[in-house]
Amino acid sequence: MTVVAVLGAGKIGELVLSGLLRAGWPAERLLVTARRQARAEELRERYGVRAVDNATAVAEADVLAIAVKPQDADALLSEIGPKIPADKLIISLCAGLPTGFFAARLPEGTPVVRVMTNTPALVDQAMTAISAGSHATGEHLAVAEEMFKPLGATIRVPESQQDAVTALSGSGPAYFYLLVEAMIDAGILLGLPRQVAHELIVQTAIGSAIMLRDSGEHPVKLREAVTSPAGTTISAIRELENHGVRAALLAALEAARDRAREIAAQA
Ligand SMILES: NC(=O)C1=CN([C@@H]2O[C@H](COP(=O)(O)OP(=O)(O)OC[C@H]3O[C@@H](n4cnc5c(N)ncnc54)[C@H](OP(=O)(O)O)[C@@H]3O)[C@@H](O)[C@H]2O)C=CC1
Ligand SMILES: O=C(O)[C@@H]1CCC=N1
Repeated sequence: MTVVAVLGAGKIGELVLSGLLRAGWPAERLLVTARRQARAEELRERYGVRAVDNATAVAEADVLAIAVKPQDADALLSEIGPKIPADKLIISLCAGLPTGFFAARLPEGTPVVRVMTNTPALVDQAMTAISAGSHATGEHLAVAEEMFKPLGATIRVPESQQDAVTALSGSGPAYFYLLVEAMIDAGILLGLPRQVAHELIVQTAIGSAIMLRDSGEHPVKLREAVTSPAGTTISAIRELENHGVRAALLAALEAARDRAREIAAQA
C-alpha cells in the first residue's frame, strides 16, 4: 500500500493533502512535514494525518512529494538526500527546478518525477502537468497520475516544457483573478454596487470557462459570437487592443517562463 509524505506542507502541499483525503486516500497512508511545529500541529488537527520529521517521512513513505519553495529545496535535500533509499519515488512540485537538481543530490538511480499543478486543486479543478526525470519509468508516472487525477486534469509533457507550463497553468489562476478584480473595478466605475459587479463577473467567468471546455470551439469563434457589428463588445475590444492587452500577456508569460529559468540557475 503506497504511503505518501508531503515534505513542506504549505499552501500547495496542503492542497495536495486535502485533495487526496477528499478522494478517499486513507489518512494512515499520508504523512506531512513542516518547518514550524505550529504548522505541523495545525495540519494534524485539521486532517487527522501524522505530522512527522523529514527523516521519519523518508523512512516510512514510498513517495516523497517535495513541496517546499525552490529556494528551500537545497537545504531540505542536504538533510534527507543521503538517507533516501533509491527505491523511493521523488515527486517535485517546485517551480523551476529541473529533475537534474534532485538527481544530483540523491543516491544514484532514485526516480524523480516533476509536477506542476495549480491552486484550483482546492475545488478538484487543478491542471497538473507531469514529466519523467531521470530513472522515472511509466510506472512512476502512473503513480503521480494516481495522486493528481482526483485533484483535476492531468497531462504528460516533456520536462523541457515545464517552465512554459509553469508560466501558463502554474501561475495562470493569478492572471484570471487579476482580470476578474479589474473587471469588478470597472463595474464600480460604471456605477454598479460592488456585490452586483462581483456576482456578474464571477458567473460570467464560470460560464465562459465551462463553454470553452465543453463546446470544443476555438476561443476566437466564441468571442466572435458575442461581438455584434457596431455593437458594444467591439468598442471594448478596440480599447483592449489599443492598450496592448494581447502584447502584455505575451510579455507577461515570457517573464514568468524566464523567472522559472532564473530560479533553476540560482538554485
Ligand atoms: N502557490 C502556488 O500556486 C504554486 C506553488 N508551486 C510550488 O510549490 C512549492 C510550495 O509553494 P507554496 O506552497 O506556495 O509555498 P509555502 O511557503 O506556502 O509552502 C512551503 C512550505 O515548506 C515548508 N518548509 C520549508 N523548508 C522545509 C523543510 N526543510 N522541512 C519541512 N518543511 C519545510 C515551509 O515551512 P514554513 O511555513 O515554516 O516556512 C512551508 O510551509 C514551491 O516550490 C512552488 O514553486 C507550484 C505550483 C503552484
Ligand atoms: O509564483 C510561483 O513561483 C509559484 C509557481 C507557480 C505558481 N506559483
